[in-house]
Amino acid sequence: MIRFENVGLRYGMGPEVLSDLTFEIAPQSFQFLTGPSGAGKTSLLRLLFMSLKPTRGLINLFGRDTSRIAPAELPKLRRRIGIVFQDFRLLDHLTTYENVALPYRVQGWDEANYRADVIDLLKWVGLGDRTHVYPPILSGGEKQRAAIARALITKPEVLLADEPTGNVDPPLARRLLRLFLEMNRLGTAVVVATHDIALMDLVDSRRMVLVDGRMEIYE
Ligand SMILES: Nc1ncnc2c1ncn2[C@@H]1O[C@H](COP(=O)(O)OP(=O)(O)OP(=O)(O)O)[C@@H](O)[C@H]1O
Repeated sequence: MIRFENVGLRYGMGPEVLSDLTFEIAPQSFQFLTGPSGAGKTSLLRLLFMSLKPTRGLINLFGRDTSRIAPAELPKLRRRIGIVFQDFRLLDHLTTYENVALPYRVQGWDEANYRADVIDLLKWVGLGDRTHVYPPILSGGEKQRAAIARALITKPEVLLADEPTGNVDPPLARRLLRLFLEMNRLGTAVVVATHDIALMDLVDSRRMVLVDGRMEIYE
């Protein structure tokens, strides 16, 4: 589904922040991406989301060489990927419900076809009573859950989550982890970038560890 071959990344004229990354992400797989602060986790997620281009090597996504994908094709391919950014990126002028429904709205779906799913998912992430609230009023943890719901609503083939439990207490972190595992069980490949060792220890799953820009994989 996703394959990296000898991928390297540098910003501008700086040093390589990622070097010789060769790995695969299989359909329906679950993995953590970890490593010390500054190791390159966010940069790697940005490569996976095609918001950055590698400076060398090959990235194959859904059977396509990403260096040959025209910018006009990117939105359609990105719809197959759900992403939770570290800074949430919710739209402040839309309610929680509208933010989560946004992927459907931009595709022109009729609200009757998704309304119940959005409400159900909001309840699942514990935001059932915050549906009509605007993001500036939400707490950090609530924003995080809204961002997660927005990434999951269209049941993407791949979910990329950058520190998705960074702003929540341990019981809620475990609940969000269960949600990711449930999505994974339903067929979504999941990559969770995290520093949280206690969280990773709850699941016996693959760990991709970045150290000094290189990756070690523990299956
Ligand atoms: N836009 C940028 N321009 C220049 N350097 C950058 C840029 N973004 C990241 N870097 C550098 O790339 C390296 C990797 O950063 P990145 O944010 O990917 O690490 P991270 O593992 O996600 O860190 P953290 O866990 O603290 O979020 C760091 O040295 C960082 O300073």
